[in-house]
Amino acid sequence: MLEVKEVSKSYMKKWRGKSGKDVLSGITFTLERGDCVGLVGESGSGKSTLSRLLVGLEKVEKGSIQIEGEKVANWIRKNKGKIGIVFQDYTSSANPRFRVKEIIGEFLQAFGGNKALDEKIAQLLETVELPLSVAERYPHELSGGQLQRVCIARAISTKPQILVLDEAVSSLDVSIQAQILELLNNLKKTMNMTILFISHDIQVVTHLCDKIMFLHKGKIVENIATTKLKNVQHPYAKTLLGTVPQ
Ligand SMILES: Nc1ncnc2c1ncn2[C@@H]1O[C@H](COP(=O)(O)OP(=O)(O)OP(=O)(O)O)[C@@H](O)[C@H]1O
Repeated sequence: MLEVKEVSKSYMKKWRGKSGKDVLSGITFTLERGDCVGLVGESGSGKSTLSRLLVGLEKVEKGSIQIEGEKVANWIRKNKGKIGIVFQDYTSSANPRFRVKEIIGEFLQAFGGNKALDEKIAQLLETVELPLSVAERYPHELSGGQLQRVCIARAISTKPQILVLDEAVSSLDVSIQAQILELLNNLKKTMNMTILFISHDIQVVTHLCDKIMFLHKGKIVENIATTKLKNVQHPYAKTLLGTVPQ
């Protein structure tokens, strides 16, 4: 469904005859419908850059990204709301002047009109296991975990075929992380979305994903089923796995 071929990215322009180092280099992988794949890598390895390229927030300059055989930018134009993203920073992802019902309704209104809006919002709140009463609240009246649930509700409101979660649980404390992972696990089973779950935390990734890609210095150095993790070959992947308790 999603095919990434030889994608490289550099932010630096040529300076004094030398071009900048690539942040991403020769990234190649495919995601099939219903796949839940983790992308794990240390800070600065290029994870967010890749997520921005995938959802069309940055232009692909080298290599190609195609969804269902079409260039990603064209596919997104034709399939509005069918690719979603949840960021780590839920506070800046939600407009502080909007009530929860307006935050969740934002994409629904933009891509699907006003029909039965309140009903749909109520359903989404139920899906992300929040009480109806939060609909009238503002972001500052919610806990971090509750606000991230609201951001997830907004991201799934248009029933995306592809959902990118970029460090979506990283700012939450461990018990709330576990609750959100459980929620994502349920959504994965019920919504048949293709999920790319990006994190620096290998333990969190193994909990949710069926396959894991290891990103190291802008390159994918391993792409392996979660059940076969003990067969990883690359030293970076081995080191990372060594940090996980048995
Ligand atoms: N808009 C930009 N302009 C210039 N350099 C950038 C830009 N965005 C990212 N970079 C650089 O690209 C590299 C990769 O950044 P990126 O945010 O993709 O990494 P990451 O793996 O998501 O890191 P983290 O886990 O810390 O968020 C970093 O060296 C960063 O400084």
